[in-house]
Amino acid sequence: MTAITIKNLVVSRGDSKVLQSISFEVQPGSVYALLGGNGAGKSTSLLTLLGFLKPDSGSVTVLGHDVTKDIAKIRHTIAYLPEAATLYPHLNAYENLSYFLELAGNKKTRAELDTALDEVGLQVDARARHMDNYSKGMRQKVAIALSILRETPVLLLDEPTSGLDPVAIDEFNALVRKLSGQGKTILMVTHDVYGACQVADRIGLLRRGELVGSFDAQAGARIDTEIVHAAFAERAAA
Ligand SMILES: Nc1ncnc2c1ncn2[C@@H]1O[C@H](COP(=O)(O)OP(=O)(O)OP(=O)(O)O)[C@@H](O)[C@H]1O
Repeated sequence: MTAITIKNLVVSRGDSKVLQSISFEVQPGSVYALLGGNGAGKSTSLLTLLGFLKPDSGSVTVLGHDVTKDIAKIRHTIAYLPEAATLYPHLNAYENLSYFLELAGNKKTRAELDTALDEVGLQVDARARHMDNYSKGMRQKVAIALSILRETPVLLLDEPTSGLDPVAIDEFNALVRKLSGQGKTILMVTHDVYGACQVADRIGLLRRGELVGSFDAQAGARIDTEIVHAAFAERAAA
């Protein structure tokens, strides 16, 4: 079964059609990067997958669940990392994880929390410190640890590497590849062409709400740089 299937999806916001009949599939355990300039419709796609925006027409299914019908199942299936990970700065990593897990009716032991924090590579001496002095990369690691503990098979990432330094970007990309290797399906939206090429299996190029190209990234296939540049240039001229 396909992990995510988007078929002829049309979504309006206000008076304008923001997604204009887009279709793509994400295979289980793969990383798909939806690439596009500002206003292309990337966040709108994620919000629709999460059931926050209703399609005008078309369909969106995640592991066979229709987002317009099975919203409770969808919320248990997907973990979503917004661009700024929303965790409490006055709590430490353990307290944040416990708080959000308990909200979801899911209690874990300290040892289980440590196993997830080991998995994402958060340094041990930071774990009991309030998160207000964490870097963005560290906050993201805690947010991903939360998704590991929730055992959601699908992870949605909104601009995950913006604001990260090159070392943190490399660490993040390695973590995404590791999670994919463990079977998680990852859909990320980004405007970073080169980052997407490094981490994704497949890249979809979104321009003004239309999917104008798809490429295999890891198979060594050449990205059509002309199409990529045309998409971003058109946005700048719009
Ligand atoms: N709440 C809203 N009401 C009406 N239009 C909106 C709303 N939010 C976004 N839009 C419009 O929808 C279009 C797509 O926005 P979206 O945020 O999905 O793009 P994006 O690709 O994520 O852009 P960015 O990279 O800037 O985050 C834009 O034209 C935007 O102005």
